[in-house]
Amino acid sequence: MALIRLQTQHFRNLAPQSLRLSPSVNLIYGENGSGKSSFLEAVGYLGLGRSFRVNRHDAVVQHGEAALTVFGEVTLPAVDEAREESHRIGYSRNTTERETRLRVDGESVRQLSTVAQYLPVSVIDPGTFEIVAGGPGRRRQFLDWLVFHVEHGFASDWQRLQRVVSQRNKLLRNDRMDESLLRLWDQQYVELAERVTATRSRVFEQFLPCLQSLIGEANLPWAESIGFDFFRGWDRKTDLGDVLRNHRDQEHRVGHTQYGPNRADIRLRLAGRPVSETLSRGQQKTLVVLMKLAQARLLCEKGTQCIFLLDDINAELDESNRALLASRIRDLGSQAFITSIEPPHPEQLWGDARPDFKVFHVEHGKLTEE
Ligand SMILES: Nc1ncnc2c1ncn2[C@@H]1O[C@H](COP(=O)(O)OP(=O)(O)OP(=O)(O)O)[C@@H](O)[C@H]1O
Repeated sequence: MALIRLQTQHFRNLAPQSLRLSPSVNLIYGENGSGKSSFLEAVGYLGLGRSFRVNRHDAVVQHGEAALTVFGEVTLPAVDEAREESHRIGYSRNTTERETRLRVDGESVRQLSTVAQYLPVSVIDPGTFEIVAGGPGRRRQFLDWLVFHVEHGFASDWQRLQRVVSQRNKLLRNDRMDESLLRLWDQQYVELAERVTATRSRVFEQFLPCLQSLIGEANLPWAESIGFDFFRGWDRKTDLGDVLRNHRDQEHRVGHTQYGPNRADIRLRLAGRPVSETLSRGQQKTLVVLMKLAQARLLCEKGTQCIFLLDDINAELDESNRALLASRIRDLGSQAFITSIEPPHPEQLWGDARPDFKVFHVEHGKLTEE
């Protein structure tokens, strides 16, 4: 999978332009504030339907405008006798009317997941390192991104689960809680929670060998002792229905659902402690790089190529981590967008075994191919 053309309108400081991109590596350089991260963010919008930098669309729409548009052309590799497929995907967001429009091949589509499936973008930027250093939410997001791209029914189960949680929470917040109604919602909640959990757990079991083989190949003895466990969000030995019944008063007091898939985590431990307390900052970053690569490897095994967005990795990663990332991305044959302030030196990343690449210089939001 590769994004071969990108067009944006009213996106941050980016000039309206249509760019032909390399299906392999795209190196984007420019001064601070020129628009490098904005360009990656625009690519990310097509794959995530949101910014990977901020929570609100308002910050991303060009100052003084009401709506942003991102349009891309994606190619999917030929399978067996079939010819290479290509799709046109579009995303626009009007922040005044709070309206999102999605298009695939000229047709309107309703679900973001329909668009997102064409572009599995994997971001590595300063915020990514929170996967190890931060709370469970970041690791859930990390796992769910993978589950979404591996198991196509997951998105609808997950959305239904969120709707049921929100109904449950409304009941739990009510002073005069309707116990019989809550029991009905609990039935649906437990059923969906088990389905979502089984899917997550299945994908996690496939992800783990990919991660372990990457750790072995990188020859990192400290990483070999890390324990990786999927925590489903409630006690391992107890049925979720029983947990909910046993904690009815507690959930009513706090006014929201406290047990289930929205509490799931990937627990990373070394010597009995969370790795965020035991590994050095540099080791934590290496671990995140390996986890990101393991996602890509699993997707690759499933016939899907992930697209890497690497924002200013020179500032975040040392030379050995950069080389690890670059060589594995090349071996996977993944498309990558890599930003830097200085003009890029591909030979420093890949030596003589360089993949095909294009270089773009960014000035005042305008990208020029060199
Ligand atoms: N909504 C917006 N409308 C117009 N311009 C914006 C908007 N949001 C941010 N900008 C401006 O866009 C410019 C590009 O920001 P961006 O973060 O993409 O730069 P960058 O090249 O990645 O810089 P750095 O190397 O410092 O990370 C900045 O000057 C910023 O002030």
